[in-house]
Amino acid sequence: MFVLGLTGSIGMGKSTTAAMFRAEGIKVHDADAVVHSLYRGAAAPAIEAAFPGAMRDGAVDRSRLGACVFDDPSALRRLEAIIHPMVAASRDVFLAEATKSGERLVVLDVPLLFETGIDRMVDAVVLVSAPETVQKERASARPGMTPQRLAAILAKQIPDAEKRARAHFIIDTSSGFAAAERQVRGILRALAGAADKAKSRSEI
Ligand SMILES: CC(C)(COP(=O)(O)OP(=O)(O)OC[C@H]1O[C@@H](n2cnc3c(N)ncnc32)[C@H](O)[C@@H]1O)[C@@H](O)C(=O)NCCC(=O)NCCS
Ligand SMILES: Nc1ncnc2c1ncn2[C@@H]1O[C@H](COP(=O)(O)OP(=O)(O)OP(=O)(O)O)[C@@H](O)[C@H]1O
Repeated sequence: MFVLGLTGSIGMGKSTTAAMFRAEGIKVHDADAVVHSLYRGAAAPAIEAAFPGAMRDGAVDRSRLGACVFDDPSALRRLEAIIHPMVAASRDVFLAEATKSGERLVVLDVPLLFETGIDRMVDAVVLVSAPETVQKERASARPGMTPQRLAAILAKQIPDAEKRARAHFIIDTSSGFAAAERQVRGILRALAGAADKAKSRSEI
């Protein structure tokens, strides 16, 4: 099974691109979606203990939690220490099930793929990217985003230029949805042969 990592910094269009892989029939493990569901269940007690005030109505309130961690590096590290192992466990289950069901290629959608070293565990990396002006415009449109918050988040992510240098494929999302869909299909065509030959991913 060929394991394709999908990543991109804030506002680059990663979630939209992941949906395009899904539309092509590819199974996608979405790290953000796993985090969100953990916050509604399994991770809630640990978050409540570590970040009092980050809960609302029994579930983690992400905007409150974001306010606790994005300006405080040690708090973010404590949050990552709780959440990342749980996401890794979910990814292991996904990969085991996909191997069992005979998938030839799967996608791991991981916002912090390079930052967490997961790029070393996948067969190839697709970076979703756009010019900085487009990224900033999109990210600033997110509810609750301020220039200070955006600067703090960007400072925690590897610069896009370095990600570009390390990725195997780059999807530019600044030329519209149809252009990105064409790039997704192009990557899948390019990898069709490789997917047949890919080694077993049992070591992930
Ligand atoms: C702090 C949280 C609750 C804020 O949630 P919210 O829905 O408001 O924002 P979202 O998750 O979309 O993040 C906004 C941007 O910040 C970036 N970001 C998120 N977590 C981190 C992090 N640990 N380090 C650097 N950048 C991060 C994302 O890549 C994204 O581009 C959330 O980001 C979170 O739980 N982060 C810790 C878990 C984590 O590392 N997730 C990344 C994937 S495993
Ligand atoms: N190919 C594209 N063409 C035009 N607009 C796009 C394209 N891809 C994404 N966008 C737009 O960019 C914005 C951000 O997209 P998306 O939510 O997919 O980004 P993301 O990288 O997952 O963001 P974040 O890290 O902030 O959660 C959305 O408004 C989306 O419609």
